[in-house]
Amino acid sequence: MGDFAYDWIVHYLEHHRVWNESRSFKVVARNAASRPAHSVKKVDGPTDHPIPIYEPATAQSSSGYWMSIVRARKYPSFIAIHGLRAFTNLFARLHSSDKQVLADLIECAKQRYVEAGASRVTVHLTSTVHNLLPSLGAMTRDADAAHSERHWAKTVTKSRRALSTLILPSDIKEAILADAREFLDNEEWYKMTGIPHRRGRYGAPGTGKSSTVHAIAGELGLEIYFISLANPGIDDYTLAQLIGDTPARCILLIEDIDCAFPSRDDLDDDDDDEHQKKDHYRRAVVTAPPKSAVTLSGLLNVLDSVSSEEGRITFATTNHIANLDAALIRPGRMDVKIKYGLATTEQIEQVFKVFFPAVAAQDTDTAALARHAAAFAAAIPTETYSIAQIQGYLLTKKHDPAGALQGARAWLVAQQEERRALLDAKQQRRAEIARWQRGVDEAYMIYS
Ligand SMILES: Nc1ncnc2c1ncn2[C@@H]1O[C@H](COP(=O)(O)OP(=O)(O)OP(=O)(O)O)[C@@H](O)[C@H]1O
Repeated sequence: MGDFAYDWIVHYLEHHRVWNESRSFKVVARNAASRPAHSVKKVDGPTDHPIPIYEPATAQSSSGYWMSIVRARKYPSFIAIHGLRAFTNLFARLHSSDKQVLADLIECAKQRYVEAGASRVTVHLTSTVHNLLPSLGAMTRDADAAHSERHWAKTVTKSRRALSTLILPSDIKEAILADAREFLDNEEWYKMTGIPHRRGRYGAPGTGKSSTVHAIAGELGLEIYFISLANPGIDDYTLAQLIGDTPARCILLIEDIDCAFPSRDDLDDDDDDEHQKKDHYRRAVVTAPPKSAVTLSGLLNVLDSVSSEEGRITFATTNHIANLDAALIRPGRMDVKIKYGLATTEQIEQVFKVFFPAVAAQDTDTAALARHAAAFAAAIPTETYSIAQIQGYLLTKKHDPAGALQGARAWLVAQQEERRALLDAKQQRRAEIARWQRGVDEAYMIYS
């Protein structure tokens, strides 16, 4: 884990169906890792998928040499308890004394891995397993094991998303891509000047911030290393370590950076009065701890440490730019900040058209579809709903553009009711905080 050649070699071996050709193998249940070893026999329910562990398996290297592959547990099986994954090492023994054979194999495995992912985008996620391993390190006297929970653990691949499918003002879309390309084309210059490429995206949820990063990754053929500061397993130390473990030429996506700061959710939408806002913020700072174990100084250190030297692009996203400390978003630290707004009338019309392409192809009267799209866009108030919300509604009317238009009014009413209920809940929470604050003030007066 955290070793990129591992993924390349595993992909190479899978491609060669190494595991299928082995004659001797053991079978364990996938969730055996989360149970004491003796309970493996009592496998219950269809969710227990067996994972074969084959040994020894053999494969041919790219230059025709034989190699044997052995998979071995890193720790004894009794340690595989309560959510700990069964850490395994993969040993590939190449039957040649020529080191070049090994270098060729790794190069070939890398190329195949990259080619296989050409139509996909790979996203690397972090593992949050962390409590038991420090003691495990002590048990095994393995200093490394004490920190071995902090790694890039899983990868998921997603189909590439074309930038054209993003519904954003076209100048913004083009500017975003040109900006990323410019960085990669001028790597040398960035290296010489030491200027890093860090970009911030902010705006309401569901407006396309993450989707843009995915589209750019596909367009530039880069893998994404994704960290959410809302993840409770991430603190300053793990953040620094994870970022230190990212490879050259990748996209580092740090989501929810506002989580490193006290929450100001309560005053986002409906506090017009600046004084009132400040007062609520003061109270929110007192009452609401940050949602993340990452501190501002930890985050700044980490951002400053991501240099431009190796073609890394850093994107940070937040739903609450007002919560961020000015130090974090000052020029030089976050050079370009792009706002993602709620859907405009033009965007709503575009979503509608994108949503019913099959109908458009069959429809003899495509003009009718265009009219539906325009009428739908006119019926939805501009800059009030996110594209994700509108897509959510259109999903309920798949293949039925006329129905989508007819149902728009009822959907709006339902949305407004939902909004009102949320507002009520917010106000109730504020009243509770205010009551609590009054209690604290009174107690302070009595005892001081
Ligand atoms: N501008 C857009 N163009 C196309 N699709 C969009 C757009 N905005 C949102 N979507 C769709 O809405 C869903 C959520 O989008 P996405 O995750 O990019 O939003 P986000 O702004 O990153 O949200 P969050 O702040 O909650 O992470 C996705 O399915 C995406 O396809």
